[in-house]
Amino acid sequence: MRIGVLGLKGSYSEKAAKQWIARNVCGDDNSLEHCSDIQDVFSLLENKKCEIGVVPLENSIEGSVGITLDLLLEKDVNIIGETIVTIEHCLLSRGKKEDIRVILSHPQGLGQCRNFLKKTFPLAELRTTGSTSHAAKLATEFEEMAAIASPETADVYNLDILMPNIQDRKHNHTRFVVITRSETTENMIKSLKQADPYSTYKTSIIVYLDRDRPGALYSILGEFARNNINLTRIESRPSKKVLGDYVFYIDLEGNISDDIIKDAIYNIESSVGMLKMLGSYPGLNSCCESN
Ligand SMILES: O=C(O)C(=O)C[C@]1(C(=O)O)C=C[C@@H](O)C=C1
Repeated sequence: MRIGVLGLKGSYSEKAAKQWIARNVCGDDNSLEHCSDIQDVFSLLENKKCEIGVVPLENSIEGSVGITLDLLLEKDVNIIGETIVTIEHCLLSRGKKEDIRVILSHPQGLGQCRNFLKKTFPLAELRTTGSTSHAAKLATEFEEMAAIASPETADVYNLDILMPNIQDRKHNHTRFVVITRSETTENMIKSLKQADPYSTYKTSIIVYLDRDRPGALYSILGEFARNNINLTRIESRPSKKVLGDYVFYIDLEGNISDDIIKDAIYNIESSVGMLKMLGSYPGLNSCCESN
């Protein structure tokens, strides 16, 4: 199976993909297709150059990865799994700490270390890269450059770890989702290892109200509350139509094959402008349950 992942060797997305594959994919005939940015992972899927993609969705410090949310809405994909990676950002360089003038990382990496950077390198130029591993690769070129990336990338790119664990919060976790083209989802799920019979399922949907009216969101949330369905995440994201117009990303506990979930989503769908079903998949309950 070909798996599209963000970043080069050593990226956190690569780590997430390896974690998920080990637990869920049968056989060992798998290859990672490294992509320079998140859009490329979705493009690889769309062009049938890979069977699944692994992309970052949200981080415990910096919040959601906007481009992933947007592409989950725009592209014809389903979510078939998720995995959580513990993030341990390090400052990597060939040079000395006192000589660092430019610091590179993925926007999430820079954001998760915002206070550290302000305090320790107030004059450094910050540059964004497509992934933390790309930052590490670029940092090999100049001694005054440093990258914010995983400790593993220090070995991959022969960089020194100038400072370990630099993120602004000790506990730092990123949730990744595993995506497939929608027409292959059913077969892909059948090809996976049998899910843990005790695992709780999660269902992810995207809802667009199309016309705002008092109580509109309340009526959606009420449908879940009345049926005792627990929401694990709800997030608004600009619809990109007009300022103040939003789509809502909702994760809930349960499987669409459960009648209660199916009926609730059916009732909501009849009262909103758009409802996109992203998928039902074995869910992870907390950052301590990474797989
Ligand atoms: O750049 C990487 O290594 C990634 O996998 C991307 C990413 C992200 O987009 O959130 C993943 C984990 C961290 O939060 C930092 C960067």
